[in-house]
Amino acid sequence: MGKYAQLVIGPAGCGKSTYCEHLWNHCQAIGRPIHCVNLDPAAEAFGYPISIDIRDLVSLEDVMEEMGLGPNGALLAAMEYMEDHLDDWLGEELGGYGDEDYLVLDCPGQIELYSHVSAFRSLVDFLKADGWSVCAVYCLDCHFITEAPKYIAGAMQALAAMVKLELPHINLLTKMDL
Ligand SMILES: Nc1nc2c(ncn2[C@@H]2O[C@H](COP(=O)(O)OP(=O)(O)OP(=O)(O)O)[C@@H](O)[C@H]2O)c(=O)[nH]1
Repeated sequence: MGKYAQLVIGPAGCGKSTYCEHLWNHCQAIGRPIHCVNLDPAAEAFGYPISIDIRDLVSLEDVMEEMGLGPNGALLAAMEYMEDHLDDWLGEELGGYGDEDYLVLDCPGQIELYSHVSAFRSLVDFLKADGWSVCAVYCLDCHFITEAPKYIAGAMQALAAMVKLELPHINLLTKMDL
């Protein structure tokens, strides 16, 4: 089989966690082992069980307090902290996982993380070196296809992530029911 992982990325509120929840329910229904990883230190509640949680490593509140930063600066600092602890935190957390395990990584909604900050590229390189086959699922709210300028903006942000992460990449339009 092998070890497979999806990196679920995209702008804030586009439906990443909802997608992860549906995927988790689907895998439960078909009896496939699935493990959800929360990589958002500001996340609060989830509709699925979390196997690995970045909040055990770093919390947004602590970073804001200790470094005197606002929420966005603190999120970027927290991601840099994660980048510095991939080996000793994620490496250790992933120690028990192996063949037939499927990871779904639910990521924060700050799109600069996927276009010009190095943390997620380092994360991807770390997972690949650890034997995981990784793909990116870029969630984009379907309001991005309602007008040409928005469509170009959405396509460009997805393309920036594709170029930065260099992963097999799937763009997923969410909220199609709306
Ligand atoms: N109607 C509808 N609402 C959706 C769909 N997907 C997500 N939502 C709603 O959109 C809101 C944001 O969804 P989340 O899954 O929390 O989005 P997210 O990308 O994880 O958000 P952040 O982690 O804050 O970036 C929630 O209120 C969801 O219920 C969908 O397919 N249809």
